[in-house]
Amino acid sequence: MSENLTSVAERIIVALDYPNAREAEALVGSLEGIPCYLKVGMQLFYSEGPQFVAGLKEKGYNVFLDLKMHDIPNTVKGGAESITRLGVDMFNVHAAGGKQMMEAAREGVDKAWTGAGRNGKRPLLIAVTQLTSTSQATLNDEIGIAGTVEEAVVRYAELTRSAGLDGVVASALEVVRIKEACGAGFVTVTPGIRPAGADIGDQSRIMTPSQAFAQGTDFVVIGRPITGAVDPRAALEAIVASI
Ligand SMILES: O=C(O)c1cc(=O)[nH]c(=O)n1[C@@H]1O[C@H](COP(=O)(O)O)[C@@H](O)[C@H]1O
Repeated sequence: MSENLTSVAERIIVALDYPNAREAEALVGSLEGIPCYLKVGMQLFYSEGPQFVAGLKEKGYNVFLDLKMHDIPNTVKGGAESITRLGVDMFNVHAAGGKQMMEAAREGVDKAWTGAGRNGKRPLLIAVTQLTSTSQATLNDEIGIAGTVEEAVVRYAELTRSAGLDGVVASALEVVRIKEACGAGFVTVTPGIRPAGADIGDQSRIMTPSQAFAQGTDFVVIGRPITGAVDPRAALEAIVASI
């Protein structure tokens, strides 16, 4: 893979939303040699646990552990300590837990981080703003938050930044406003990515991979357009080539 394509692949986070290690490992095997980031979420972590994460780290992958913690500060601090000890490269909490909760997560990272195993880098700690499945109508009529989705996302992003976290999860539609409000160095991780013509499924705020990177996002998260493809490797390669 050329240097250019490698640097694109490193910013694509493939979501391993599988029920067990066997299926997830089959997908990882099919992507061998492509330096993408891998995301372990609730489904896989709750069934296979830290051992699966350790296996990905042994293979040299960057790992995003997506457990979206949202609890009282003391509990989240403890969770962040445990996650940091797993040696993952990125993990997340919900910004809706508030500033004190996010600061507690930060403290948990600082307490547990030893500097070992990650080339001296702390894990990126990011906060989910509004889920990419949330539409304008859902936000206003069901959840009961007034204003536009973009306003709510930027408010959460500013809160996240003030708590000392590294960045947010949002849709690519909000990246420009987030970077304006929080600075170019504030990391954006954007799911809700759909190549043109792909099934939208339960996502609501979507963009194509190339549109998302054109907005200036740092990472895109892509699951089903790759994992649900007949040939996942070809699907990922086509996405990399499209950017
Ligand atoms: O935190 C996340 O990763 C996340 C946040 C969000 O707002 N929306 C969202 O889709 N995700 C995750 O990103 C992945 C998207 O998967 P696909 O919709 O299959 O591409 C899933 O694993 C979700 O859990």
